[in-house]
Amino acid sequence: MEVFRQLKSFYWSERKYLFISIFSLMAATALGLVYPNLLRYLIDEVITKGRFEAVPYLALGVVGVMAVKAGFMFMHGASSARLGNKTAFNLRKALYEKLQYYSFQYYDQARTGDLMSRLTADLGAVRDFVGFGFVQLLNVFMMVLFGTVMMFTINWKLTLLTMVTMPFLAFTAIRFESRIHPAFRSIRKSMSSMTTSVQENITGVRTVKSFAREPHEIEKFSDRNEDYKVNNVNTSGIWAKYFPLMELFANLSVVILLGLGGWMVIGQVISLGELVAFFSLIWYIIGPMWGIGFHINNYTQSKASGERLLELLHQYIHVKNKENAVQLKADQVQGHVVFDHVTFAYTGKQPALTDFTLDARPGSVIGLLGGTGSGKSTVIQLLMRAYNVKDGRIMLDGADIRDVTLESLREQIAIVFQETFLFSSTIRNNIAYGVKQVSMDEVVRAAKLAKAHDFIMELPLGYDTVVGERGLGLSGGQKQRIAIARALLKNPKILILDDATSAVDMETEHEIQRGFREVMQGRTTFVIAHRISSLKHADEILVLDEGRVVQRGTHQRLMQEEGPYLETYKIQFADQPDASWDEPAAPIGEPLFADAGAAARENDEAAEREIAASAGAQAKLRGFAH
Ligand SMILES: Nc1ncnc2c1ncn2[C@@H]1O[C@H](COP(=O)(O)OP(=O)(O)OP(=O)(O)O)[C@@H](O)[C@H]1O
Repeated sequence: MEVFRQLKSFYWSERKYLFISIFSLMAATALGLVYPNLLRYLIDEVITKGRFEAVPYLALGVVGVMAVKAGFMFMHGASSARLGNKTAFNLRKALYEKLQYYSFQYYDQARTGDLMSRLTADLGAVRDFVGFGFVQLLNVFMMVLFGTVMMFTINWKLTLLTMVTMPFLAFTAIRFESRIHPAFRSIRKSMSSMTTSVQENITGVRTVKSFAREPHEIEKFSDRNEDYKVNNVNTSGIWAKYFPLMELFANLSVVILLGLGGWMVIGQVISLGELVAFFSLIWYIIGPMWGIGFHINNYTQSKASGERLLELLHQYIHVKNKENAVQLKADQVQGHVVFDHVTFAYTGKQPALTDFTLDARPGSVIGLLGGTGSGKSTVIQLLMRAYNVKDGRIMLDGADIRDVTLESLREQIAIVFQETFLFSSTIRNNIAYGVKQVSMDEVVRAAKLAKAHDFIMELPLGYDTVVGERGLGLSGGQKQRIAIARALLKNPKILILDDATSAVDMETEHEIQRGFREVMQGRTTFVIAHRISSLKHADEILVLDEGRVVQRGTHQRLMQEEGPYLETYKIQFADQPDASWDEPAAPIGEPLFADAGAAARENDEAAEREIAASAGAQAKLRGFAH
């Protein structure tokens, strides 16, 4: 019951339904006792004494009692359903809210299928027990109690003798409970592993099909399906072993009653009517005793489910607001970002970032370059406080970001991720996602800046087109442009572009960059890119390798020193058969962040020519520089 004590806050507010349900079920149960008494009266007072004229009145009495009992059963059903569903509603709400605030650290490990199974099957089991199971379990005890008391009033000796097998029955039921509980826990686990498999398969259906891995997926699912089956069969085995035993003990008491009771009637110790009433009462007790297995099963299942829900509810949230956290005021934020000797490692891993230091003045553009896994995205994750920094600190306008409320910090930041996530909603809603009140004009303006407007207008329903789950139905570049529009619309103090234009073609990238330039003036911008052309006008470019800054400076400076930046430049440059790979030969637009990088740009051409000459690729360079 400890589990349900911990879940009390979810159902206690609805206790009036609980009490109505208990009261009405008890009343109905008590009315059930009228029937054996009527039988006794019918035999001893009416039939034996030949007063047959009373039979119709007795029959009417039974109908009346049954009608009232039906009324109480209706009240029990209705209030239990309300109680169960209100509890489920409260729990679902709390769990969903909790899911919103779990830290990235939690989601790094979480399995969607498992979460879904907790939110559906486990929640359903708790709902059924709180709504019906509990009251019915209580009713079982009441029926046994009422029935026994009534039997005692008829003949205490016969009652004691009839009840002699009941302790064995109770003992078997308790043994049964202790075996069946772990079995149900295993069933729940294998169920969630099976749903995880289904969910992953549906999400990754394209990958599965493109690698023709359907047979492998079927086999993987079969294993889990098998595991689920085995767990269910084992549970049925426990059930099959204990249930007949319980039935045997229950039936033994009937045999004892008939034998001893019959003998007592012959010896005129009790009347025939009393034996018939006794017989009816013993079934009144045995009925719920048989059901006790079901109720215990129901209880243990919901207890296992309740534990799994509590595990979610008690999950530690790593990143949360401190007490007295400062609320950033949007109109006062400058966007001055400082990383002060930050070292960070993901749980159980080598540091992803080591002694990282950076001073990004308001309105400046910072470029991050580095190979896969070098720590670029980690810099961004830490800035948005997806994870807490323990070694070193990150400051925004002089305040440690751990002292600032998460909401106000993230309101100042807009990120365009490498992978675009779109919700199954209209394009308009997807663009307006990060902003509360927004007009259609603003949405269209952002879409135009992100070069998304034209292709959106070509869709049959334009901005009202509903995109499929995860944006299916749109190309990678189109999705990225919608994500860019979403970020632009937010108009943040800090803009982060995490390989944001990797999926669009060069020309579109260039146009989008012009859009950024227009919108992002005065905003601090972080650009992660693999193409040097996307970063070259940044105020400072940091080159990362295995979490360490190995080079830093402007494009112009970095081009003049030996190192990975120059190497990358050469590789990117040498790989291109056509000079137009990077930016159009004829400058169709200004470079990105022209204002911020204006000083650096002046000498670009000369530096690039020098390098290209040394690489023996002058012809290609003509298109690269502008
Ligand atoms: N959520 C995570 N949990 C554990 N380790 C992670 C996580 N995210 C990144 N890492 C690890 O941290 C290191 C740096 O990763 P990061 O994503 O910052 O690299 P990156 O430079 O952005 O790479 P890419 O260009 O491929 O996106 C890698 O070794 C990576 O495996």
